[in-house]
Amino acid sequence: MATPWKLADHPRLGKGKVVGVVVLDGWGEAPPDPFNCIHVADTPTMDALKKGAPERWRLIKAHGTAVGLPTDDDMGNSEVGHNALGAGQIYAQGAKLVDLALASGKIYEGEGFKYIQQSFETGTLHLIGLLSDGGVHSRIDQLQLLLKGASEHGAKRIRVHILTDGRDVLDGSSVAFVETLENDLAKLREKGVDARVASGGGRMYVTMDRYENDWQVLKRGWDAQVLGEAPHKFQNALDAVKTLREVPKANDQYLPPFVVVDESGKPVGPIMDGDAVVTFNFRADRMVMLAKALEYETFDKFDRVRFPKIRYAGMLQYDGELKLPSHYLVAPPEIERTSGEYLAHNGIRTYACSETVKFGHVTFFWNGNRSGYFNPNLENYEEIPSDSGIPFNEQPKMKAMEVAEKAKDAILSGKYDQVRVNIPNGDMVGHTGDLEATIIGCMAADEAVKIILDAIEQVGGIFVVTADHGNAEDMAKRDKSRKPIRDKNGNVQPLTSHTLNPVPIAIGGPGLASGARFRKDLTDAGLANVAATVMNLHGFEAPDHYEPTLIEVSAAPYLSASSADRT
Ligand SMILES: O=C(O)[C@@H](CO)OP(=O)(O)O
Ligand SMILES: [Mn+2]
Ligand SMILES: [Mn+2]
Repeated sequence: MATPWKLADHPRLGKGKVVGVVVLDGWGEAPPDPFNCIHVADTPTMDALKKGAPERWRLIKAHGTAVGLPTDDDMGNSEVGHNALGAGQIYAQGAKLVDLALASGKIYEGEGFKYIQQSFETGTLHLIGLLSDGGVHSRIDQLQLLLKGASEHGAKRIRVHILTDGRDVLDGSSVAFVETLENDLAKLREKGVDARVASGGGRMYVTMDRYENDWQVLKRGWDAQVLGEAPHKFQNALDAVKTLREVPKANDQYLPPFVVVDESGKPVGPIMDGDAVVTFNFRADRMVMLAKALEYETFDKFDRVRFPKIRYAGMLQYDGELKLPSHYLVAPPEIERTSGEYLAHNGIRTYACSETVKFGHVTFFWNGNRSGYFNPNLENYEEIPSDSGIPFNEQPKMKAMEVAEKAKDAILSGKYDQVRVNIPNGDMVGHTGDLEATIIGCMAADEAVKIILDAIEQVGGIFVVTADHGNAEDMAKRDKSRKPIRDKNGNVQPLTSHTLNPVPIAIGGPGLASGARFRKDLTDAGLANVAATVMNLHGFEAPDHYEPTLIEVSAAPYLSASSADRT
């Protein structure tokens, strides 16, 4: 049956108001504390939303099973967060689907594995991906199972190309992850499989760029992984990571590229004709560029020098619209009937904007990992170029003002019904672990919100301000009693990762019906409840299969309702 796209009218909420949707990336809620940069920063706009209208501000879950991750110990991330915000439904996400496929062994029966398996007899199997247990892009336990399973299914020569993390996990943890991997590879060698690490580098400097911000990042990876060329050469990966970390200010996220060479200085694992390659990250955004370089015959983003004839499969298919890569080991979640698609079918004109590093978040992730427009006549997506080649603590204000100004213009233009942005600072600067810079970033994000809310005020519109997961609200590694852990010099180890914290959501604006407020019954609500809420604010009922709306509309204005509640 064809999808019935027409949405019913909301019985109490009218149409025609501009709805501003602001996603503050990495902006969670945590108790006040010197390591809570959002608390320390001067954020009058966000503070006013919290204090000013208690029935129009609440917290929602942004991690774990509420966003389709395997367990409630999994921190939130942008992919699952924006998927949930845009889709209004909770899908078992990549991490979980890979777990299931590995546990059942189905991964080895699928088309993707059978395809790469054809290279095992004469070629090498290369595994490229992020080496940590962060669970945002990849997980080392999945790599371990895949190594074992691939060797049991015929792989005789395996080369692993590692990307060190320090972003989803603590900086410095790369050494222990490499040790674990080396132990596993040694065990495989005992069983007669020629298995080694062939190259490596830090994720933010080598390979894992996104949204085409900086192709040089990909080139560094390509040179090491495919050509076997890098400025640093070592005889094993553990030496590599230990030595490269000795350089002052070295950081797992930014380790320079290295290749592993034999006694004669020859690289042990460049990617050659006839080989198989698997990118073992399940998350899409930071693998799409590599997938293009490995798969596209015609390619002009950097000089590949050599384009090996390989059989390539992604852990998942990373882009459903581009069908990229064409082979994959696990089918991705089919995120369908997203709010963007519904609203386009119901005539809502949408403008979406962020800077490059988060552009795909409010477009591609929001639309269920789908690139492009649903209806180009109704949608306009605009990207502000991000600074490239610098860590964001050097420019912590990022392009927050530029994004806000674009949103303001779009709101005032009268051309759009929904204006949606992602403001990246809390997250991107939070990942650097630099507290001072993160505080500046949070203030910039708050100012950006003000610009957008002022524009909404001017046109009599409605706003929704929320976030995709926590980050900047907790910047310290803590012990079980939540006390920051100090090293022998008394320094607190910075927490660069996301968190398990809930995020705020606030609604308001002159266009919001006076009786609209958050319901009290949905205490466990999460990001997936936002899509139905936004549909309501556009004057529509949400489809039945969506997670329920967060709001209710009482006949009496909510302020008097709230005073009634108190009596
Ligand atoms: O930078 C990224 O890739 C992740 C952290 O690994 O952050 P986010 O989910 O906020 O994009
Ligand atoms: Mn994010
Ligand atoms: Mn992040």
